[in-house]
Amino acid sequence: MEHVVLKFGGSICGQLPDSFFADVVHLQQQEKWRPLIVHGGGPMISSLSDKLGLETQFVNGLRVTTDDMLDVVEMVLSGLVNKQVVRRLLKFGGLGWGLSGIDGASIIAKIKDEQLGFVGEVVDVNPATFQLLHEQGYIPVLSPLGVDAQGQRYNINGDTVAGAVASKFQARLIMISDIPGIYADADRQQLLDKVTRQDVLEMIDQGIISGGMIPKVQAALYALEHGAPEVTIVNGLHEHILQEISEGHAVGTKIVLEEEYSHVVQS
Ligand SMILES: Nc1ncnc2c1ncn2[C@@H]1O[C@H](COP(=O)(O)OP(=O)(O)O)[C@@H](O)[C@H]1O
Ligand SMILES: CC(=O)N[C@@H](CCC(=O)OP(=O)(O)O)C(=O)O
Repeated sequence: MEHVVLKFGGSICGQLPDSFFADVVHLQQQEKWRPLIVHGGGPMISSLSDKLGLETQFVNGLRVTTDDMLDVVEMVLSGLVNKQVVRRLLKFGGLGWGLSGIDGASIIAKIKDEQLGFVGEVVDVNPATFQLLHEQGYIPVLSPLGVDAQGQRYNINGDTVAGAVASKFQARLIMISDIPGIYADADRQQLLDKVTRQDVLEMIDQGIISGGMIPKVQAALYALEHGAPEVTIVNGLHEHILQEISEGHAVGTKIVLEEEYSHVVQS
């Protein structure tokens, strides 16, 4: 059975159609996929921190995280959002098991950059808890927090965690967002069906890839460089998107390291 990491962000979380969760459950029950869900929740964190009067600041798509902000991040991601995802799986007979990277020390992290506060970078992924859950028929639902040996918690971008988990399991990574893929221009007119590492780096330089798309493509490249066989960015609003992907249809934007050339040998 193929390991598949599914990552969706806060911008789409509440709008994902029922068919998305039904597909996750069916693909697991048909023993086609061993799904592992990683979710975000950025907009929900911003909304609660606004209500609490905490200021939000992003640097290159990453939230500057004080100790107070960590409380909000953990409450929103590991509480509200995580349990909502577990409940939506249950509706279709799927046994979701919510955990954060703190549980079972699944995501070991360290500080990424002093200026960002308690934002983590992944040091290691401990696969034991995920394996245990899979063996017992559960679908792991992971919120992107990490922990270090001193018990310090970290706020990690959801895409970054998904990229690290996909590389640990050598799993296909599907990034589900509110756009149909990567656009080639700032006006968002031309959608790309495939981008290489070189394209991505140039597009970040030119400002065509910006904001939350930056950690997404960086995580995609990290996963590919560390053994994930395939990474795609797709639109979660599309009904039965996962069923389509599992049947081999090309949807969204595929990210590859190098252009693949086919060599024709003439005799
Ligand atoms: N070149 C690009 N193509 C597509 N989306 C882009 C691009 N550059 C920036 N974006 C923005 O990135 C967003 C996706 O990142 P983000 O909001 O963090 O997603 P999620 O919450 O799903 O992780 C899109 O909604 C879009 O506004
Ligand atoms: C460090 C950092 O920025 N962490 C993210 C974690 C949530 C997330 O990644 O949510 P999306 O997938 O919806 O963007 C944040 O605080 O917003």
